[in-house]
Amino acid sequence: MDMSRQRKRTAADFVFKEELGHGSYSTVYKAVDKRDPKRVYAIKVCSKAHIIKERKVKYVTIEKNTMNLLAQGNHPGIVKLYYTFHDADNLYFALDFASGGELLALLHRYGRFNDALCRHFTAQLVDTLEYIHSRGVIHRDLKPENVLLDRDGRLMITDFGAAATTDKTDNPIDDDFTPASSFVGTAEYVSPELLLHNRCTPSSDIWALGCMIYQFTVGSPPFRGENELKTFAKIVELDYTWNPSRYDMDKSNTSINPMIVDTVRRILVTDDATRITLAQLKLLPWFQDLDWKDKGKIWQGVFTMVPSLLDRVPSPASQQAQLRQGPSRQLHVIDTPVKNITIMKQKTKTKRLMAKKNKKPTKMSENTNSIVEWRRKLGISLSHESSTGGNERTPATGIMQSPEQKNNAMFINAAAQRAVQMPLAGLGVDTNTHRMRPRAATQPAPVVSPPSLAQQQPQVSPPPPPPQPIASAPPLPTSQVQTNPAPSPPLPLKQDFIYIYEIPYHAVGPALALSSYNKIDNNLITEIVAKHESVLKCTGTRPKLLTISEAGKLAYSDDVAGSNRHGIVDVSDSDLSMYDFEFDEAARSGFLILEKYKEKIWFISLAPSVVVSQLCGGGAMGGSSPVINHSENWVDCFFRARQMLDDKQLQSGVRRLSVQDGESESSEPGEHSDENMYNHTSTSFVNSAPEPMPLAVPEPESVLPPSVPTSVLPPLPAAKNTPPVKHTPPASASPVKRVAARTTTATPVYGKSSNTIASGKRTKSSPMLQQTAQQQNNDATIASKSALLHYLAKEPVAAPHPRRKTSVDERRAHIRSPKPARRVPSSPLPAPAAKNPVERKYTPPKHMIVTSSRYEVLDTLNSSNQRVGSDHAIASSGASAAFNRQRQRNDSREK
Ligand SMILES: Nc1ncnc2c1ncn2[C@@H]1O[C@H](COP(=O)(O)OP(=O)(O)OP(=O)(O)O)[C@@H](O)[C@H]1O
Repeated sequence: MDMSRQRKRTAADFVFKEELGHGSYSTVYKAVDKRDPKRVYAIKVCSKAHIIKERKVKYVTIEKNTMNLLAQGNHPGIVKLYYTFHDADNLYFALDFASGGELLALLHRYGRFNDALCRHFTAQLVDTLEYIHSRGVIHRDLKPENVLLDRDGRLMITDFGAAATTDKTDNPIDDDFTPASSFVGTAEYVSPELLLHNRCTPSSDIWALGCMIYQFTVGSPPFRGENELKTFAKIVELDYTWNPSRYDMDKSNTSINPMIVDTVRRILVTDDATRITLAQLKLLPWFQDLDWKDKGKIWQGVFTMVPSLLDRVPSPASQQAQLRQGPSRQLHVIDTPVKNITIMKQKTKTKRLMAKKNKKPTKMSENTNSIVEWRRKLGISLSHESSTGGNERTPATGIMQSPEQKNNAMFINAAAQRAVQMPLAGLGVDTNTHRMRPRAATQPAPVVSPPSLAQQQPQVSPPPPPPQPIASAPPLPTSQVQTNPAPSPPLPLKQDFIYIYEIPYHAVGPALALSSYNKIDNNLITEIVAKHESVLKCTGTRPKLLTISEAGKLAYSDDVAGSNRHGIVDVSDSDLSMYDFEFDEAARSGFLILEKYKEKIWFISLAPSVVVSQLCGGGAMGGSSPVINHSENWVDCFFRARQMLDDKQLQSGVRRLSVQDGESESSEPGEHSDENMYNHTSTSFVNSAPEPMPLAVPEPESVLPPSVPTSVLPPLPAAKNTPPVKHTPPASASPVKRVAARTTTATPVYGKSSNTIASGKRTKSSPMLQQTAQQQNNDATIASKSALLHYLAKEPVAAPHPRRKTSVDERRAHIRSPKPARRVPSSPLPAPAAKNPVERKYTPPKHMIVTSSRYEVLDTLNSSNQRVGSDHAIASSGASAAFNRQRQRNDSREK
């Protein structure tokens, strides 16, 4: 046995050539197999750091698993996955090279397809969909962009990143999958059942097929509004027209085959239960001449077709000639060494104009917000317990809560309940003298955390080590985070004396009632302060020692020695919002507000320096100060902690993420009827697939790649603004010599598939090897899935709203009041109450940050109420992003 053939494939085995395109998380390169230059692949390169940062792990995993599953049938209509491998930086998927380019490009070139071409492509799509569905897979994002063409012009469906299985109980694609749990797809092709019932079935793919048939005939999809919401409205209202003026490109042919109209009409049925099935579709008059069993005919490539078919293309003769030549991509010189290729090709003016005209539909995977908003506007119930994949919507907002979030909320709720039930105490040691008067039952008293209640408070964080003074606090190098995973207790990042005042939401009456949650703004803060002024004013309170640790825990201790610690909140909690209201650390004045979504608000103010020095120097601490890291603001420190956690997670995710070397499983000829069917057809599609290499047994260390140095990680911008990442080919891929490369033909000549008997011998690895590889493959998948889950757990269900275009700075500018910032006196208390507290407005915050979850709530509520006013809280897209911006600002200030 040739041992070299068993070695796992690596990027070094391929010569990476030009870029074929790039998607949201990958760049695809043409690549030639060094062992056999006749084998040409399209290799999809996904940067590990990027897919983790952009939370695409799930889609990559689903895509790989689905393609593995579908490759087994060797169906010509599927882009086949041959190998997956990885190195420290990237994942690699070696795929069928679709040299004919995208179907959408062909459609744009010709404006629309004639009846014969339309029918031919439809037949190939029907055949492929039948196969996909027979394997229990729903594509969920079918559209012309996701259909490629091989060298002969046969369709190949690709992009299975949104796929789902019809069988929830035995899901080889995605453990986490719930058929109706997620919004995926592209607005123009999304089905009414997904919009109306959050349900996706195989019939949803048929809906998309109907949209495509219409598009083949007319040139543009049937449902396209000015924005996604209008597109959705058109879809559920079945608002489309066959008006010829929309598609009559050259005025030469305005008639549409009524059989196409009839076919589309039977597909575009709102109720998926009565929508036509694929089996019924095949019996329609439009296909009456077609023998569905004649796979050879169905799978004839359009570039090799009989002239009669091409003659009927409704385009000028020159274009017909062009079509006969095949796609222009085939005419390009393709053997250019990679170093000579300009990777980011600038679009020419004409191309830009064309691109504008042929607007590509936007993918809306993850972009659920428009659907949520659309449903809300239409008054469609949001609370489908069964359709939210176990997620529940919070009653006030309709925003989904994952079970984990719900559990957290319940835990915090319980803590809040306990806190409310505690006897009310005053601030600090002198609880008797400062005990607040009991409140009416309808307006329970705010809870102040006195030392006497210390033991009753839920302990969130373990006691930290003795504080280690930090002279100055430059951001810790990330390497320290990743190279020091030892279980030593996290270091405190900052520690200082504060006064803390804690208000559970439901404890303060109408102003903070959950029903008026959307009113959180300066007025509300003013109101709270006015209401609790007496407590906030209390100067007899003994300060607490507040600590934020590297692990992101915010905790205070009642005694200045730092023992007896009470957890407040975790800064990585996506439900935590931080408001910096007039908080001037240098002057030790004002107060910082933290809010746990719908649970509590904490007012934190700094103890005056004189108090601190008394505490530290005046004997309480025996002269040694537990105060550390004077030079960094609390707010900055929060963000730094959060950033460190993000970085840590990213690092661990990158370390854990891998795809196993190996290739798609291949089945024995005859095992699967489809395969037999296709292998014995007269067409050459079986030969169009390169021969897979035998399954390699992955080396143990390949399961987990070595840790990735921080330098490979991209900067951490807000997801929304992240430009598509460019994945450069691996350095190991040496450029091919021009002379040598010329020996490769422009259109690849493929070997036979391993499933076909070419020379009487079958190249196949032993079942044992396959099993081992498969097992390790599964392990790797599980590892990457747990990484995925880890990240997705924190992902807000609703994605950034499409209308959110302004930067956080712009938004801050927008909310900034014309009034000059009011400085709070240097005491832990706000200024004495004015006679009319309502008039005493606080200036908008300097560093007000609202986490993305809060943003979604506010954004949804504000937009639905049409009340986007200057005094509404404006959010950033996340604390990390805010931190980065803040850091950039600091950097530029320093410069
Ligand atoms: N097998 C292939 N053969 C030839 N070209 C390909 C192949 N796969 C992808 N491409 C090209 O590379 C581009 C990027 O493909 P990729 O699958 O990464 O992203 P996408 O599906 O377009 O985007 P996204 O994954 O964000 O939906 C495609 O638009 C296509 O032009």
